[in-house]
Amino acid sequence: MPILTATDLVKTYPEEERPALDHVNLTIEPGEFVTIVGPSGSGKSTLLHLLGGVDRPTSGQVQLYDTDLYQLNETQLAIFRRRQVGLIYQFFNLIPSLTVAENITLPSELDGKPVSEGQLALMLDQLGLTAKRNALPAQLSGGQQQRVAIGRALINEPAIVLADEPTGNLDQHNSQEIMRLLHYANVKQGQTVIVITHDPQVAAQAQRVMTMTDGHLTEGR
Ligand SMILES: Nc1ncnc2c1ncn2[C@@H]1O[C@H](COP(=O)(O)OP(=O)(O)OP(=O)(O)O)[C@@H](O)[C@H]1O
Repeated sequence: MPILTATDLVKTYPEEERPALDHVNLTIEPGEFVTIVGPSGSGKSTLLHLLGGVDRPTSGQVQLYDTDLYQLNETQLAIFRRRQVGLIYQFFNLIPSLTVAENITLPSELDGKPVSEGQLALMLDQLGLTAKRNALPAQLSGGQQQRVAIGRALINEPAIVLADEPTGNLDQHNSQEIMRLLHYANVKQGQTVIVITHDPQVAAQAQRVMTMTDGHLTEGR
């Protein structure tokens, strides 16, 4: 059974003439590692947001297993996002006044599921951030900040991990490290990972590549 199914997904933003997504259909099996490539403005981020319950489509459906996301009310959708989806962005989106450890554990705390010290220590170790646990984001390099964002996305063990240009702001060495962490989540933890990227090297590391062009999604590159 697919983990994620998008059916006839259309998104037209207010004031925009053409739909950003034009009848997109997509099926993703549990444990897949998928990259989405395509020109700027083709609708990649819009698709990722709709797959993650971040925005609502104009029409069409997104299902996670048998939950129809957009039949949920706002409160149910917020709970769904916190528990099932790990989101990673190009510009990290960390909270500047919180430490590394606090940024990582915040989503779980908000969900009323405190993270144990052992769980946090293991995550910090995997991220190579043990020595930085009390540092603030401004005291970290870009690569370290993105590792914190990955920790925050993964600590809840979400079923799906959605990353929008996670290496877009990083050099090659740091990009490789971020991809290693995403592959680890995929292979070792069985999480389904979808990554938007402009980087051909990143795209080449996925089992499956899809291309977005003018709101249409096609298999392959
Ligand atoms: N909040 C919004 N309001 C209005 N139009 C939007 C909004 N977000 C995106 N768009 C428009 O929808 C289209 C698709 O945008 P989207 O950000 O999904 O593309 P993308 O492929 O992710 O681009 P990039 O690679 O530059 O991030 C574009 O024409 C964009 O201008």
